[in-house]
Amino acid sequence: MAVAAVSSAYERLVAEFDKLNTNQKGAVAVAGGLASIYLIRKVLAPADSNKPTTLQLTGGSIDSAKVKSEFDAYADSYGKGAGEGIVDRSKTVQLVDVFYSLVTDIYEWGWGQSFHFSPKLPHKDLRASEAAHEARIAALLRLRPGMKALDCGCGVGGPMRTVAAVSGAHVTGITINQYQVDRATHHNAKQGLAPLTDVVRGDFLNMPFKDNTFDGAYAIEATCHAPKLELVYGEIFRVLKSGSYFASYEWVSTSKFDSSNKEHVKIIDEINFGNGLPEMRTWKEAEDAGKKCGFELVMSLDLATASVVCGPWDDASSSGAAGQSGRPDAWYERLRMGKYTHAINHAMVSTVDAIGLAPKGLKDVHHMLVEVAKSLIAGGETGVFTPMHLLLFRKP
Ligand SMILES: C=C(CC[C@@H](C)[C@H]1CC[C@H]2C3=CC[C@H]4[C@H](C)[C@@H](O)CC[C@]4(C)[C@H]3CC[C@]12C)C(C)C
Ligand SMILES: C[S@@+](CC[C@H](N)C(=O)[O-])C[C@H]1O[C@@H](n2cnc3c(N)ncnc32)[C@H](O)[C@@H]1O
Repeated sequence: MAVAAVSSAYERLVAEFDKLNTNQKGAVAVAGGLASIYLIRKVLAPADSNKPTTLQLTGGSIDSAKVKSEFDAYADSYGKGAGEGIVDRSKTVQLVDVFYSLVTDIYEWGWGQSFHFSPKLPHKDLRASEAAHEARIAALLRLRPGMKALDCGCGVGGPMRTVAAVSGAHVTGITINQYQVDRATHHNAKQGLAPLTDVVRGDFLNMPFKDNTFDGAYAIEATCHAPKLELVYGEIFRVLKSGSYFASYEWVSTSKFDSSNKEHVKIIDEINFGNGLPEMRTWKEAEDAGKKCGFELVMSLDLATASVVCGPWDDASSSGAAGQSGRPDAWYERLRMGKYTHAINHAMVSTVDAIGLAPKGLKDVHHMLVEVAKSLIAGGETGVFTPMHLLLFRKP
């Protein structure tokens, strides 16, 4: 039945192709060839050989037979009521560990080794803008060779490699997920940064480091996973030497967020679910949490709206083609531009899942990411959410 349907569709396609003139045939052949090269590279061997291919997508530290049931349990841990987030907050750390086993390969495959957003700098490409966003941290912390820095929630280590490389300081990364420890350690060695880096598995709410160990600490889009911000900020305060700095790019709701607006609440609920967050804090709650732990607040700035450079894309002069805010430098533009790629990716993941070449359930994980991309864009376009509220604290 299926074979008959495919062969009749194929015959119809060949008949249509025959009706084209020579130029049109040439154009179709070139487009078909390019599409095939794209698919073959993505499925079998991407240009960046450090990336997993579609056939290499795994469930991280989770046994492939358990990916579907772990994903279902993850999804069930979120309340259905507005603004509920993770119902049993005592399970947050364990759920976040599961979340990163499920998404780490897909993130590396479809995004890269830095699991964060960045404002796009004028006349710089995405990679250069991403590196600059990471290097800013090294500058804010005043890192120098011989110093020891902590990367709190280090992922697979994209930022730690930039921070170590630009500053010459030694960076220790901590992540709750063993699969990420293995990936980060592998990338560090491959990129020649093993001598300046270390990666440990641990809970940033209870870190395996002595008091007053580090000359600087940072967290890039990571402390949002803590069940309470004070718990992670308090630990960072403990392990920092006095006089040193802690910088964080925080995921928070902005002053535009209105908790009585159902659309705003829906956007934030979806962002929480698709990103393993227990709840969303306001930027003011984040500032206050740091002060409560004993930090001095040195700087508090939403980098999504505080661009230093004002280009010709100011709201007033823009056609709006680059999103509601009209700024092609907005952090969510990379997601918005990628929406067709996401659809192609979904077809590929669904195919390998269906034919048993990827863990069953990976397509559900990918579907969650396709959906959360839309919610993040909505969060950015409405301005109710930012993934880059910079908080710079100093331990007195
Ligand atoms: C800080 C966090 C993660 C931030 C981002 C790195 C990720 C947030 C959403 C992710 C993605 C969404 C869509 C995916 C797409 C459907 C898939 O085909 C390829 C990967 C995506 C682009 C993926 C990549 C990473 C994100 C942008 C959170 C967790 C606190
Ligand atoms: C979105 S990723 C960001 C990774 C990295 N900062 C980057 O920008 O590439 C969030 C990171 O926080 C880590 N994380 C979340 N909760 C944690 C916890 N309780 N203890 C340690 N790490 C945690 C995750 O394992 C993940 O590595």
